[in-house]
Amino acid sequence: MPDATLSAAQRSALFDSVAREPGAAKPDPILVVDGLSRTFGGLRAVDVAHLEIQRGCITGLIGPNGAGKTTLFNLLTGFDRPDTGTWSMDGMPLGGLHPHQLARRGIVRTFQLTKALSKMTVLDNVRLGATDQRGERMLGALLPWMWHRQERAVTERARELLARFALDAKADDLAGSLSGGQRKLLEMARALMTEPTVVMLDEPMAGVNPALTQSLLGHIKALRDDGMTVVFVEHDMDVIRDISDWVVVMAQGSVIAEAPPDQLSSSPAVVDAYLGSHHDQALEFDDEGNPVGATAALAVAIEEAEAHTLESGGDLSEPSATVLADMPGAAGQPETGTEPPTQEKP
Ligand SMILES: Nc1ncnc2c1ncn2[C@@H]1O[C@H](COP(=O)(O)OP(=O)(O)OP(=O)(O)O)[C@@H](O)[C@H]1O
Repeated sequence: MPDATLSAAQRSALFDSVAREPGAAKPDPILVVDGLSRTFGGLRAVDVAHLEIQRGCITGLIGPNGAGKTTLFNLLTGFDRPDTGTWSMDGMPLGGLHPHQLARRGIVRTFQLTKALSKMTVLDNVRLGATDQRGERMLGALLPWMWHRQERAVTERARELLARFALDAKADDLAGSLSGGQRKLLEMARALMTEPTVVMLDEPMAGVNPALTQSLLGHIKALRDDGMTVVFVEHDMDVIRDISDWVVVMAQGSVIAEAPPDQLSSSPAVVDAYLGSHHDQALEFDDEGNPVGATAALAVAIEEAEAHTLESGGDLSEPSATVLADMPGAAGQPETGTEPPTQEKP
């Protein structure tokens, strides 16, 4: 069941004494991960030595494409099996459990690509959350009066959740008729059917119309304000800054940095991770010349690094050799070059 709600001041104070480093101990961790690894062929997709998730807060999980964020989610929620490692919730080991068993213990997740069944009604999709994640109960299935009572309770809860996410007017529509953003809300409603303690959201904002973004952000904050622990994967740094209490950064399978959202820029590892992972990729811009996708994340990382340099009394006339050496498009530059590479938009 959800725990007591923390105020913004309490949440901020909680992290005051937490080290700004990978694997930092938290004052009251709900999830603890140790030695978790997953390899695909020769590729180490996840290799997390130690990670603690603070109870009752929103933890943002960021990292360049292919950093291992979704694979870590898959492992923690029982959708994939690790090669090594353990993880626990409140000291209870969770390894080897299936998704519905984990849901019964209070951990649920949503997916990057929504799993709504388009030929089913919105209401039935939400009702599925109960059977998907709670598991069928043999006794309930055998005794019709118990089954009916359970069905009524499930329908009632599904309707309450649809109202919470302003989807009640669409209860009888087919899920296929919903917009991308509404499908994200539907997924959240479905995940909440089991009254979880920990909610893991994989890119909840991806593909969402800007008009719905604020509403979705509000819903995610509301989960925390109801006492749930939220872990979410996100690429948009504005979203990360807006709603995270703490941020965990992954690159090449490992946690490489942890910090409050406003202190990410002081981590050279973060900037290097974004630059290093994109040095061989084309930069992407929209029609108006604004960076998009990974290029946008890279631009934010560079801006933050520059702001940090200025704040700490440095100047930008001699950019960091590390940054320059890894700069996208810097092919042909000397590895330790001190001349800024010329950036051309495609
Ligand atoms: N089932 C799989 N089989 C083979 N390789 C996989 C599989 N799943 C993930 N990978 C690889 O593992 C690495 C980590 O992938 P993952 O999807 O976890 O990263 P991510 O950080 O979530 O990336 P993105 O931000 O692009 O979603 C990638 O190199 C990916 O290609």
